[in-house]
Amino acid sequence: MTSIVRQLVSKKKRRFQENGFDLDLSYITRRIVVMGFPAEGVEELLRNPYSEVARFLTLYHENHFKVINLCSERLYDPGKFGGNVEIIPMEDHQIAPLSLMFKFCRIAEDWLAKDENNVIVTHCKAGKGRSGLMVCAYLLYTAFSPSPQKALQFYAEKRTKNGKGITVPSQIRYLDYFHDERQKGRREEVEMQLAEISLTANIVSFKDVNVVISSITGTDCCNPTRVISTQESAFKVQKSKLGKTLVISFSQLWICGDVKFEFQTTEVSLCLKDYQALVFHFWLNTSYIEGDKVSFRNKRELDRPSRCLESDTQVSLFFDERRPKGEKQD
Ligand SMILES: O=P(O)(O)O[C@@H]1[C@@H](OP(=O)(O)O)[C@H](OP(=O)(O)O)[C@H](O)[C@H](OP(=O)(O)O)[C@H]1OP(=O)(O)O
Repeated sequence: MTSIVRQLVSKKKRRFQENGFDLDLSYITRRIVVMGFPAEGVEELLRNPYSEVARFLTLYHENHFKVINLCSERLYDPGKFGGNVEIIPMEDHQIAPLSLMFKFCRIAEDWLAKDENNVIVTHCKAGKGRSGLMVCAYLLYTAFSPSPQKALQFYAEKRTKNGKGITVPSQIRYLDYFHDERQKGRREEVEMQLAEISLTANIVSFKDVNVVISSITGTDCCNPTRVISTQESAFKVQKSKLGKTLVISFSQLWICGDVKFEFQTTEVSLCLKDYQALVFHFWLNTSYIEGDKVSFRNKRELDRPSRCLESDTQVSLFFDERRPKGEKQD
């Protein structure tokens, strides 16, 4: 019965079912393994039991594995896997700054270079999105895959039965950014002045939509620093609605680097308290914005869109100016 529950939780991800094992775990290459979270206690009923993961690693890769935990929300004592555990915290359904993607690749490269029998074992919670982003970056870093598209396809085939590996658009966008930097070198940091956000969506007709913009300072991608909330900074923004279209105008709002845009509506909870419900979000890095407009043409281009959104939802960001980061303005 437990095995059936675990297989349901692992959904369309390929499982390792050999030699008495039944783990949410896949070999992406002979030396790169991706798996679901090594759980203990009650969660063992749903996910990989830590004891089974440890038994697998000892049987197949004793003294030759390095575990990389990408979960910011679930940490465990590295001593459980003999101490050979690296932690690169990422938030569920989110991106990692390019610096962390390169950090993952260097850790993997160093470990695999030490001994031809060494393997990297990467996990997050499900072992699909965050793990996929880092592993696909490594496939590009080593030129195993010639392009982001090929890396995505290879990973999806090895990790899933339905060919849906990385599905969060911003994670795919950051893989393109990573490939660009790997091929052409780091881009100059750019500050951009955000003038307007236009949202055309069914919810605009009957809900007040707010936007929270935050950006990553340093490499802590799990706690981006808030730049502005249109709900709390009403004096700094102007909102106008016409039918299904909401236009938010900003004055003197400069953004830089890895920037997260969260679109929210105010909802009322069962205990009659207001809360901000996330409708969708997306990430951009200003160094990779070409021109003065960024558009999302439909719901599929947004991250974790709410079911309440119609498919023809559109978002556009309009920028006034750009400048190298730190350039003084007279
Ligand atoms: O794509 P989905 O819908 O399977 O989302 C996955 C989640 O399934 P859910 O639908 O929320 O039950 C999944 O949650 P569960 O394992 O199902 O609890 C994870 O959050 C997974 O992210 P990651 O692989 O740990 O980085 C999520 O993967 P990403 O969507 O972040 O790629």
